Amino acid sequence: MESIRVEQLGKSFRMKKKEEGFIGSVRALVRPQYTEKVAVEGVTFSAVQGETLAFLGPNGAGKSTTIKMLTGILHPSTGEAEVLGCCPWKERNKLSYQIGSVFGQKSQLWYHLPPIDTFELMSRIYELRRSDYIKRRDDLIERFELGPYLHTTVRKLSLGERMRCEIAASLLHRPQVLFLDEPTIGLDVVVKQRIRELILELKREEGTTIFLTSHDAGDIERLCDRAIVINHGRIVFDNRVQVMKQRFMTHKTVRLVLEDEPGEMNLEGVTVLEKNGTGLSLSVDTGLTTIETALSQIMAAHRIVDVTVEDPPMEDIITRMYGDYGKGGMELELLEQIG
Ligand SMILES: Nc1ncnc2c1ncn2[C@@H]1O[C@H](COP(=O)(O)OP(=O)(O)OP(=O)(O)O)[C@@H](O)[C@H]1O
Repeated sequence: MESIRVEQLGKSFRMKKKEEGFIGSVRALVRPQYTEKVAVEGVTFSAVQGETLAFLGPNGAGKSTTIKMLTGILHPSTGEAEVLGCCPWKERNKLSYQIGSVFGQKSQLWYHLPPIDTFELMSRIYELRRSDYIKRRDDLIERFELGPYLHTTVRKLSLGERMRCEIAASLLHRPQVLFLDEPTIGLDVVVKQRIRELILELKREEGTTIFLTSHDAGDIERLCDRAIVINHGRIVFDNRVQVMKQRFMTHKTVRLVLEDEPGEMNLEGVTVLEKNGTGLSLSVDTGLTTIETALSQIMAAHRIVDVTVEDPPMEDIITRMYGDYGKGGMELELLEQIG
């Protein structure tokens, strides 16, 4: 069953042209001139219930504008969309009972109240049956381990604690579709990992459709089935994450601290990015070797004091996609569509 269907969706913003100087300002007041900014252009895709879709793209690509249209916050300039059978901008109220949203950069929790009060308010907004609400709330408190700070005002919570509360709050009414806009932004590795586990648990147990935007390659790799990449408002890639990984997420950065200073390093698939005393940054091409092989080859010659393995930033992956398909290639082929 399709839970999201989008056809030729577009959004242009009309902006007043600002002219320089006093006379320019007066002229702009009397006879304003406008320019048009195309944020999203002819976007078409659909998602089936239970799918986890990564919606990716560089800054300013049109991701948030698309999410705002799909959650009914913005009216499109062209095209159509249906989320759970509702037109988001015409049936926003009805839809809000069935979807949840988390904006990493914008809190939906009341800043000066403890999370428990926000939960209470949301239960009223969503008109939840008291017993259902209590059961669901307690389950989320346990899963998200919110107990210790449930009664602390939101402004005193760390980013990771707040984000766990944000996601729990968005799930109180058991939404069928969850929009997550940068849910792990600014979080440390451990908290990111915990949040990903919780999202995966939810997806497994409740079959929620997840529509996620992130600049973190780890989020996409670990959470999503499929990736749609948008640039300059247009879709340039739509395929399984596995395909995207094989073609474009082929490098990982390995940072090492060794016991002694390393000499020349000549390992297949390994490029030295930086060498600084006993510190070493390597780029490992996972198409040519595995992290495990590279590390065991290094361990054969050195003692490793510390090691971290990082994904390249999403921007690098997207740049690589453009590199492979040719610059200005906004019309990238849609690779084997998901059946
Ligand atoms: N209200 C607005 N008025 C004018 N232009 C806007 C408005 N909102 C967005 N835009 C423009 O539309 C384009 C797409 O913006 P959008 O916020 O959707 O990008 P994004 O992909 O979410 O970027 P980011 O990753 O930086 O959040 C940008 O060029 C932005 O400046």
